[in-house]
Amino acid sequence: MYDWLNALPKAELHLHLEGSLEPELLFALAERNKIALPWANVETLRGAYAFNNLQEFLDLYYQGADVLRTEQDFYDLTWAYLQRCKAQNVIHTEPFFDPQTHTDRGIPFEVVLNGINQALKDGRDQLGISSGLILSFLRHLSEDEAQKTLDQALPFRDAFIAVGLDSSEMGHPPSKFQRVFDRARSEGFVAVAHAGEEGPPEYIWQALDLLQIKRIDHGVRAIEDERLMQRIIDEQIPLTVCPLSNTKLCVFDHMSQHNILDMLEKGVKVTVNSDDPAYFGGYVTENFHALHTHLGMTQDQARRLAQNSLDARLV
Ligand SMILES: Nc1ncnc2[nH]cnc12
Ligand SMILES: [Zn+2]
Repeated sequence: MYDWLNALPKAELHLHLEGSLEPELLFALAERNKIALPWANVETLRGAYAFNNLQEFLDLYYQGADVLRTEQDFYDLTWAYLQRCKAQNVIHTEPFFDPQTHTDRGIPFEVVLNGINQALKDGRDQLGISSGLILSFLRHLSEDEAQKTLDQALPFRDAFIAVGLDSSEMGHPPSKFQRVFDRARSEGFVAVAHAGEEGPPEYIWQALDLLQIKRIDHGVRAIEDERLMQRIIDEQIPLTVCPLSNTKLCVFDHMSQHNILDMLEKGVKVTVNSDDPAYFGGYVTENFHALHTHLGMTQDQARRLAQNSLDARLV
């Protein structure tokens, strides 16, 4: 089944480039940039990938991203991810990047963007993988800081297909970012947002009504609200679900409890994605495979999930 799932043509719509930083590359970049790491080796670092919630993961994820310094680093990160796409027949990807994670450390916005963009271009030319980059605001920071990030992005507007919202969800509702999303949309950006990963259905309502998002990232807690479920089904709003992420971050205690196939059968446009594959134990195929192993996902269901990912592309 793994090989069959791997060969299925699919799109990935929820992937943080910084979350695709494998420990081996992290150590190589630390050496190249002469950065001392608090972990003895790759195995020790991998051993630290045990999380009780989103915040515990984010603390390590931001620490790991510190090794990314130069345009070449961002190129290498993105190129390594695209090679994984090629190996798993991901024919289209819409990755996120978090500019504030880097600009707050003094890395110029253009350094980050140029490295990523060159790799995405080479991915199109050399690997035949189409892509569209999503600029994601960090929700644990202020709306003013998001506005400044949007200012920095506007001179490069053709480099992005959308804006998103990620990082610590609880206590940082979508309403906090209504004005910056209004401005981004008026500048022609499509909007997406993480909502209903750890946060309540109310955050999904806000993301839809206040931020006017076209796709919900995660959204698994929508199932707690019948009226919300009906809206998502009626309007066929895609959900970018990340099964291994949800179990690694204890949104579900075990994969056998995941609700993605229930949602699929109820008519929700759910898709399968890897979120932060270096930290959560696998790329898209491993996510599909876990659904087969623990939930009995059939080939027909896998085909529908893959088709949903192709249908839910923004570009
Ligand atoms: N799963 C996730 N949720 C929120 N922010 C993130 N940033 C990277 N991965 C994330
Ligand atoms: Zn995510």
